[in-house]
This record gives sequence, structure tokens and C-alpha cells, in this order.
Amino acid sequence: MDLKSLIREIPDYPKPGILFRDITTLLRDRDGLRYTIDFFTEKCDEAGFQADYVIGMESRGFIFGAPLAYKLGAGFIPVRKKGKLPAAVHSIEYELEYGTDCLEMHQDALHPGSRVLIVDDLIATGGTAGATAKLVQQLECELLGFGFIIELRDLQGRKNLPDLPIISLIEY
Ligand SMILES: O=P(O)(O)OC[C@H]1O[C@H](OP(=O)(O)OP(=O)(O)O)[C@H](O)[C@@H]1O
Ligand SMILES: Nc1ncnc2[nH]cnc12
Repeated sequence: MDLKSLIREIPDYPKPGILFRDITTLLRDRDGLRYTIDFFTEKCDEAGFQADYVIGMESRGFIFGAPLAYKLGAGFIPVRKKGKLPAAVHSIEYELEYGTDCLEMHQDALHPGSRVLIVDDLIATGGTAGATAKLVQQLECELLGFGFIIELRDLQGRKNLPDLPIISLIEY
């Protein structure tokens, strides 16, 4: 399936100079959504990811992370923007393609030795995924790799990630 044809492009959103890759047009397409999750699962199986947990980052990472966790037989752990999680958290600040932000994860969500896969809709600069990787690695977990629906190659986000397998379904 031509997944690229289901991604809408919005110039100058949310700031001038940013070409926003809008996944809502993929999500509303029933065949596209099913194909995306099934294809993502297949790629994770091919990569040999045997995850105990899929971690997804707020908010678009939730949309793909939770169904992927279901398909892989893993649990799902949300990493949220500052102040959204109710129990004690670990926090980390990071830079976005268009700003800075802070991510948090519950302190008791992971235990040393947990096998973890980090999933998001898109990697741009790699700031979000890189910060999440640091959170996970501080907890002595086994980070298996990363999965993205979209990778913006020009921004070289991979440079901000540890040297681990990376899956991306669509590249620009
Ligand atoms: O590789 P990076 O440069 O870090 O950019 C990628 C991140 O930016 C977007 O999230 P955003 O923070 O806009 O939040 P949202 O998912 O709530 O829209 C996207 O969903 C990724 O999480
Ligand atoms: N160009 C882009 N399109 C959609 N989401 C993004 N997150 C960071 N950069 C983005």
C-alpha cells in the first residue's frame, strides 16, 4: 500500500518553514490504519524485537504504540508531557524541531532488565526519541530499538539516538 499518499502535507505549520506531515488522513482511512499497524508489527518481528513493553510518547506516539504493543503481546507505557502523570515521575528536558519541552514517565513503570521498544509516529530531530531513550537507559533497562511510522531523513534524527536498530515505515 502507498502509505505516503495517505499523509497530508501542511506547509508552515506550526511555524513558518516547517512542512508538517499530518497523519490524521492516514488514521481515518480504515485500510490504511490496519495496514500500518500490521506492517509495523511485521517489521518488529523481522527485527527480532521481543519487547516486554512498548513505550509511546504523547500524544501521537500513543496512537501507534498501544495497538503495536497489543499486536506484539507487550505492555504499553505512556511517556507524557510535564505534569500529566499522577504518580511519582522521572523527567527529562529535550529540544523539538519547533521548541523545547519536558517528558515524564512513572518511576515504577519499568524495572531493571525490562526489554523496551520506543515508538512514535515520526522522528524529526530525534530530540523526543533521544530523550526517551535516556530515561529508559537511566533505569538499566534493555532498550531493544526504535519504531517510527515516518522518518524525516534530512534532519538526521538518528544521530541523537543510541546505536540500536531503527524501523521506519515511510521516509522523506
Ligand atoms: O524528532 P523530534 O524533533 O523530537 O520530533 C518528533 C516529535 O514531534 C512530534 O510530537 P509533538 O511534540 O509535536 O507532540 P504531539 O505528538 O502531541 O503532536 C512527533 O509526534 C514526535 O513526538
Ligand atoms: N515536520 C513535522 N511534521 C509532523 N510532526 C512533526 N514533529 C516534528 N516535526 C514534524
